[in-house]
Amino acid sequence: MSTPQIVVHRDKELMAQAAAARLITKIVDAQAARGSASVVLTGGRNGNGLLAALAEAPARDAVDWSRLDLWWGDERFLPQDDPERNATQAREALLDAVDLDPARVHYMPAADGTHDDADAAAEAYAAELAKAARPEDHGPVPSFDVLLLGVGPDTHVASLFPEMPGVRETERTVVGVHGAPKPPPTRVSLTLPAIRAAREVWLLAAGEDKANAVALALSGAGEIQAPAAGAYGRSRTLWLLDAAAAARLPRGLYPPASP
Ligand SMILES: O=C(O)[C@H](O)[C@@H](O)[C@H](O)[C@H](O)COP(=O)(O)O
Repeated sequence: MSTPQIVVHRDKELMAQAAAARLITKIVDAQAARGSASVVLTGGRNGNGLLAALAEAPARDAVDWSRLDLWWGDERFLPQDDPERNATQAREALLDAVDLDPARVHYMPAADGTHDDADAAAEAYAAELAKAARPEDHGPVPSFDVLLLGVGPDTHVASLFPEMPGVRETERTVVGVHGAPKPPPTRVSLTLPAIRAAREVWLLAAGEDKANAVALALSGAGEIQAPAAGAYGRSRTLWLLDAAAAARLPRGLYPPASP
């Protein structure tokens, strides 16, 4: 478990641009060291904001997009190409504009009849992750280089909501989610054990409606009550915030250079 590091940016636009720059560097470094890189994407405004900023960044051409594996932390269980699917939104924000290898883009299954329900879809995704894991990895998922997570106002991450069965899962790597408080109610999500297989976990939160959630998750709350508190990477856990989301953090928790 890595101790969270906190970086606070002036506003959400700067946060997205700085996170995009950071991600470009991380991918380039991983590709230089290991030949390829793997990133887990998240849904929501902040995750998509980062992807849109990345699409605008001139340094994006430093990435070899054909040697990047993309996975998803969660998905809304809706038909293929539904505008509310996280995958559709990621494609619009960035993926359609770069030269990815389709075999390396690991979409979570859609509600298109191939899988009976979200639980079957979760099982299929768990099998795909297990197939990609290598013996040196820490369990049945690959050691993702960076796993991105948006933080909800209730401290949810991916589709793991406070007190619900998903956040209590200790064995399976992917679960079907039913009755989610954030629409749509049916989703597929990585679990905390799968999230914690990542080398680095980056949590993104912007806006005053996130201030309580950020303060709660970083002040020692348990992961069942505050799922974001249980999201950490093996070598690094990074909270990327704007000033509004950081407003209720105890001042001693982040560096003096921050606003
Ligand atoms: O499917 C989703 O909606 C998510 O993946 C979800 O976990 C999201 O990341 C948070 O709710 C934060 O969303 P915002 O960045 O829009 O606040």
